[in-house]
Amino acid sequence: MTFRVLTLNNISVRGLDRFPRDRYEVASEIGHPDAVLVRSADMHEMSLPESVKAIARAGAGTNNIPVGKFSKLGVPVFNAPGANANAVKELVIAGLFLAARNICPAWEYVRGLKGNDDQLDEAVEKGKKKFVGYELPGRTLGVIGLGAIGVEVANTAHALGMHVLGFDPQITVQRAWQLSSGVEQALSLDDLFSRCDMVTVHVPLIDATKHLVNANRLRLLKDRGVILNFARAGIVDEAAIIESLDAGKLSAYVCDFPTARVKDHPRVVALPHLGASTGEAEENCAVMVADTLRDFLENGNVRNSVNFPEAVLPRTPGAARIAIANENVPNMVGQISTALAAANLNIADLLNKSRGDLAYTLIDIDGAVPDSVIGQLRGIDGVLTVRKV
Ligand SMILES: NC(=O)c1ccc[n+]([C@@H]2O[C@H](COP(=O)([O-])OP(=O)(O)OC[C@H]3O[C@@H](n4cnc5c(N)ncnc54)[C@H](O)[C@@H]3O)[C@@H](O)[C@H]2O)c1
Ligand SMILES: O=C(O)CC[C@@H](O)C(=O)O
Repeated sequence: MTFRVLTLNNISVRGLDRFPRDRYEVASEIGHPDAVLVRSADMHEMSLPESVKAIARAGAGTNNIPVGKFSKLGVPVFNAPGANANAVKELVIAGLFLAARNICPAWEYVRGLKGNDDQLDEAVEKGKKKFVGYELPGRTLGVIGLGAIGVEVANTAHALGMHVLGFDPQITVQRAWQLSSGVEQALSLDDLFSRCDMVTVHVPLIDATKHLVNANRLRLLKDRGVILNFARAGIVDEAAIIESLDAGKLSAYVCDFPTARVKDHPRVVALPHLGASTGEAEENCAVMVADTLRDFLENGNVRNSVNFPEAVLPRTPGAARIAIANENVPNMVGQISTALAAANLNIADLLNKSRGDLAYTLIDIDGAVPDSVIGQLRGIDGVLTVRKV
């Protein structure tokens, strides 16, 4: 069997190499794709053929993908958790220094100077007082969102001598273990803003995080504060940022999202969405999602999905496997196993997991499964997809 993978963005070659050429066709134009491999391409208005069984995001954020729509169709969306976290962390730490030492305006000042070396010397010595900065030790950084990136940023800033406050009401046990014990827990977002010189956001863009950085919270920040946003543009209220910069309350906004509103402001440093743009991160993400996708297409296993439950079942030697996605309602497994029993099929192993409105079942069956049985399973009310793998 050959699987067909449609790519919507450039994907690192090392990731693409994970798909064996004899079993996979991978291309940016391909008919009847089994899966879609994407980075930042906006999929919200895209219509995809019914052949698509999975979406794989070679990165962290999935706000470019209509995850809810795919959930209703029983299609898993995968991402690459943590695979680009170090790359983003390094750029955020660079952002702290850019802001604290006024590096971008100072650089612009120098590029605007004219004259011979003596004249330049004079202008440099005269002009540099405008760019006096501060050092990071002793300053307080607030880190909102302590996931893969936030934890790395918090730990590194703490190691640089900063006092670090973190806020994440849904922090996982794994991330809590990784977090330096020197990072203090903020009681609320308002508590965090009111105690910080600099604040960096590392949360997904969802309804609850839209304009999380707003005028009210900016007012709480210490004077001459700094906001860093390497998460998504919509997490900050840009009008409030500009107002706060113009009022001199905020001294800099460092971000990865050069929107029309912010990009030309003299106190904004806007980079062209570079957080994950290192060779290492691009490879890590591509390799991780390629492996995840292969395991799903070839074995039905689900790892690193943002909408499906984790479901990994070792294959039973000699058994056929079916993978079923269905609505998470009572008696689905009962109806499925009744249909299999009626066809005289014996279940060798079974795994059933649920997450929110979705449930997913992997069943290993002794012997072959006739197509007629697959058809019957598809006919059960609430079943979304059935696949022989
Ligand atoms: N600039 C870039 O190139 C780049 C690269 C990678 C990720 N990102 C962005 O950064 C985001 C975070 O990435 P990650 O890998 O750390 O993801 P992650 O899923 O590991 O961490 C996100 C964390 O945010 C927390 N969170 C969610 N809502 C929150 C809220 N209201 N308040 C506080 N915490 C909240 C979650 O509990 C989680 O711990 C991504 O969703 C993406 O949008 C940008
Ligand atoms: O693919 C990219 O370059 C950006 C990815 C980044 O925004 C992410 O959410 O992982």
